[in-house]
Amino acid sequence: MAETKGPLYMGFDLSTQQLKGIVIQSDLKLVHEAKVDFDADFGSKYGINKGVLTNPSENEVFAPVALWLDAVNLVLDRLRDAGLDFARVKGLSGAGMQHGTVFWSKQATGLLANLDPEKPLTEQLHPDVRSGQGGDRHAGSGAFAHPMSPNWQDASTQTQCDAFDGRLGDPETLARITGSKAHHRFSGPQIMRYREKYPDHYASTSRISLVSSFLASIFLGDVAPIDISDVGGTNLWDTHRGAWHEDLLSLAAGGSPAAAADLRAKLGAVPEDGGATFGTVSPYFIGRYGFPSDCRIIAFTGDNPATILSLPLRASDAMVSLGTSTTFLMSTSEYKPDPAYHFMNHPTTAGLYMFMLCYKNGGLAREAIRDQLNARAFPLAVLRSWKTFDATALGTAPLAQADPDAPMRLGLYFPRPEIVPHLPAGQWRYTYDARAGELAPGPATFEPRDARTIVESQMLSLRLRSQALVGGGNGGGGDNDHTTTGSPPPQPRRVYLVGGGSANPAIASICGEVLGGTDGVFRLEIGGNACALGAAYKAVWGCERRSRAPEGGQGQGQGHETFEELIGARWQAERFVQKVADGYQQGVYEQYGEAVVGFERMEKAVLELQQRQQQQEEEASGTRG
Ligand SMILES: Nc1ncnc2c1ncn2[C@@H]1O[C@H](COP(=O)(O)OP(=O)(O)O)[C@@H](O)[C@H]1O
Ligand SMILES: O=C(CO)[C@@H](O)[C@H](O)COP(=O)(O)O
Repeated sequence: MAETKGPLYMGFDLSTQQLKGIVIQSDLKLVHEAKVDFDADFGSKYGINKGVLTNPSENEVFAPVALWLDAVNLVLDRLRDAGLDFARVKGLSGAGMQHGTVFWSKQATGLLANLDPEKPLTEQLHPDVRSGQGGDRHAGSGAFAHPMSPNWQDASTQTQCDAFDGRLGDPETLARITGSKAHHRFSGPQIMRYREKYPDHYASTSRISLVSSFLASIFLGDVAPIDISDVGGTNLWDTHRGAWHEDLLSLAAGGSPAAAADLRAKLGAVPEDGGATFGTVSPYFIGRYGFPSDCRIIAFTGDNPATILSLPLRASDAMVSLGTSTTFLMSTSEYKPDPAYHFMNHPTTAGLYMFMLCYKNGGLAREAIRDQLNARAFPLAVLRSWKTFDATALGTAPLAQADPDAPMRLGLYFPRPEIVPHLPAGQWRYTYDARAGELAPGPATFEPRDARTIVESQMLSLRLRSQALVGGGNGGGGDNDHTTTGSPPPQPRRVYLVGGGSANPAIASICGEVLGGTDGVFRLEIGGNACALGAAYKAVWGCERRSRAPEGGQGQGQGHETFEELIGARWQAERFVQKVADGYQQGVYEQYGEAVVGFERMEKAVLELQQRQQQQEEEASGTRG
């Protein structure tokens, strides 16, 4: 039962396709939730599709910042309509999709501090909104030197990434120092390209926020600092030194020490404490919605860091976030960076890190197969139901094998260019005979269709790339020869599913078969809102944690009760999570271990094919020239 008195805490999640807001009590019980769906609510105003605008000729993907301002007003309106008493909200935090940047103009701080509660945010902060279609959609106005935020799906920065990877010698060194090799979507290469493409906009940019610190800034009424975990998605932060990396700043800023200093000032200082209070809520929200004047703004973080805060993860647990992107997340004390994946500071706890794998082709790639299956089964209707997809996935045997010795069916499904493996958009189908060790391309189509294969493909990639951390490898012997010891092979203890796709029972079942999980596969009761929930927990922790030492002087929250202590004591596993599928199944897990070997070979084969095609095209254009 919701209480009628006592403090409430809010958490927001500003992701690719939605802004979600949730409200909880001190005891972590959910009171309200609301969301704004960007396409459904603002699609025609901004001309967006799945939350973004694109410029395919330059591989650009970006989103209008004004859309998010409209969404902030609308999500709060919806929470008010749902009965939220804003006067009880004592603290709020939030999360933003990672890597995206917002470029504030020189007027920004004045405008943010003097908002009129009678008027919507967009009218005051971005008065000159242009739709996706008309006018110069890249002209700045009001608080923004540039009205678009590069999206994490953007792939326009190959030249800048080459420069970043080369700057410290090689991708391995960049990964060791910043937690990741250079990636198209990371803020450093993106800022570099922005400066080169829009030098006037860059010159008139006073501050640069990440999506998370942008949202915090709106609630604070001032430009808020970038978060200690989210900063790991920039390729500009030296993780061990806990400081901006001067040489990388200089690269992004254009060379001179003065330019690097200017970029450092634009980005601002990064507080070490993820539970820091940045101040109290802006008068705009007090006047318009009735927030109390002592409502505290706690550091906002990235959507993936916030997601790992939605439950007390143990070192051997893994999370799979099935949002627009697919991510695999673990909390670990080991810092083992590698160009294939990402390490970032843990959002609340010094000495811990977040390990992450990220795929662009997650939810939207599965939707494309769902739509093909629906169109085939119901040619006269446009259906968004997952029924046919699920029935096909569950009606197909693991790896589509008629018997354990038959060839395995494997595929790659990339409607957008992928991050790992680094491949352009495309679809590839193979068969792999594990007994003979033979991999063969084709056929052109699979029958039954690809529902199981796409989910297996995504899960096999997670298993392949997480095995060094999880400790499990292919089931085919060596260290994994558990058959002689009788104990299950190394694998996660629990796999937690979150994000929109976590509602899908077929995906959960295949996930357990491929990734295992000695305890099974679990889902948060509000798994679709895990990220916003993690942010709300952060608000509770930031506001209610007890001090262990006098304020000041401590590092990442070290002078306080830790996040794990406070949330762990209030967490009720039996109320908040449910088991949705079996994990480790002897025989099946080992069979997928064989498939991992074929899967890795398939990726290599496709990469080589791609390189050969590229070479031939270059030679052909050289001959023509
Ligand atoms: N029942 C379902 N089965 C499979 N996928 C689903 C289901 N419901 C929602 N989704 C997927 O969830 C995605 C949105 O997830 P969400 O975590 O809300 O996204 P984001 O935070 O990236 O905006 C959609 O792209 C959709 O493919
Ligand atoms: O780029 C990444 C992580 O590196 C993505 O995970 C984004 O953070 C967007 O996430 P969703 O919209 O799928 O939540």
